[in-house]
Amino acid sequence: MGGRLCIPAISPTTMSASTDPTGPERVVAAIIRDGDGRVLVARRPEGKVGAGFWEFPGGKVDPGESQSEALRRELHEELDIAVGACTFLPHYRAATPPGIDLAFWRVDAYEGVARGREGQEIRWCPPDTLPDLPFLPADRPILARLRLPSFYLISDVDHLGEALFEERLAQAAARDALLLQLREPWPASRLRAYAQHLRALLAPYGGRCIVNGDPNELMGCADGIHLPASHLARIDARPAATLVGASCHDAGELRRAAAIGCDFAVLSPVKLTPSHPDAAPLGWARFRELAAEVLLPVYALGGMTIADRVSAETHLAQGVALRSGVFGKDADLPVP
Ligand SMILES: Nc1nc2c([nH]c(=O)n2[C@@H]2O[C@H](COP(=O)(O)OP(=O)(O)OP(=O)(O)O)[C@@H](O)[C@H]2O)c(=O)[nH]1
Ligand SMILES: [Mg+2]
Repeated sequence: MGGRLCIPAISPTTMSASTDPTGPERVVAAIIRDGDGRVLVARRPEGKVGAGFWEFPGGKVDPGESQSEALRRELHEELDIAVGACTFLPHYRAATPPGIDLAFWRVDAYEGVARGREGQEIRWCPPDTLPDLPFLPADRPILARLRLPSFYLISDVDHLGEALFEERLAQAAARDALLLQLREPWPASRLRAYAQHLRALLAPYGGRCIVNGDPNELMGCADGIHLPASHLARIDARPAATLVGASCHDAGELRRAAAIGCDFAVLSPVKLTPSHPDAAPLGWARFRELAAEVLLPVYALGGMTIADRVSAETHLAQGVALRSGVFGKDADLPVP
C-alpha cells in the first residue's frame, strides 16, 4: 500500500480506556462520508490519550446509554452535528487492545456543518490517503476496509462477449463503486491489454480493475492483482501492487493471505453454485467463524446475489463477490 509514515509509539497500556475491571470500555466511532466518498477523520487533541494520532470521531458509551445514543451525543459534542439515521457496521472490526470494545457505525444522515468543536483538527480524506496518516493503531484494519467497496465483480467475458459484458459492467459501475476482477482463461498478453481497457472504462465511475493470475506476468497492467489459491500457496511476499486480493477456501489460506499482507481475501463457496457443483458450501455460520479469525476484509463468494450484501455484512464479510449474480442472464442488475 505504498510508503507509509512512521507511527509514533503508543503502548497497549496507555491505549486502555477501561476503568471497570468487570468489562471492557465500550466506545463508538463514526464513519461519515461526503458526496465524493471522502471520510471525516479527526486528530486527537493535546491532553488526551493518543494525542496527535488520527481517529474516527466518537467516544465512550456512558452507563445506561445505547451505542447509537452515545454516537449522537459524541458527534454533537465533538463535531457540532445532529446525527439522523445511522447503521451499525458489524464487519468493521478494529485491532483493539484488551479493555476496549470499539464499535463502528456509519452515519447515513446528519444536519449541520462538521467542525472540530474541542479544538481538534478535522479533515475530509479520500480513503486511499488514510493509510498515510498516523492513525490510532487499532484503526488500521478499518482503513483497509474503507478502500474497498461492497461489491467485488468477477468477469464473464468469454461467456457474454465483450460488448454485452462491458454494457452490463458500465450499468453496474454507474450505480456503485466497484472492484472488478478480470478472470478469464486467456494468455497473459490478452489479459494485460484487456485489463488496461477495462481500467479506462471503470475509472470515470471511480471503479477499479484487478487481474487474476501470475503477478510476474501481470504486474502493472491494472489497479492490482488477484492471487489464485495456488499462487498464494507458493509466494512468500505480497506482490508490489496497489491492491492485492487472494482466493481462499479455509482458515489456513485466510491466515496466509493476512500474513503476507494481502489487502483482502475472497472465501468460497458460501452457497451451492452451478460453477462448482461438487464443492461443499460453507454456509453463513461457518463463513462468519472463519472471517472472525482474521482482521483482513473477506468477500463472500459462491451463489451470491446482490441481495446477499446485508447477510454478508452481518456475517463479517466486506461484501459479496459476484459473477453470474451480476453478469448472468437472470442477474438482478443494476446494483442498488
Ligand atoms: N473515538 C475513537 N476512539 C478510538 C478510535 N480508535 C481507538 O482505538 N479508540 C480508543 O477508544 C478510546 C475512547 O475514545 P475517546 O477518547 O474518543 O473517548 P471520549 O471521546 O469519550 O473522550 P473523553 O474520555 O476524553 O471524554 C480511546 O482510548 C481511544 O484511543 C477511534 O477511531 N475513534
Ligand atoms: Mg472522542
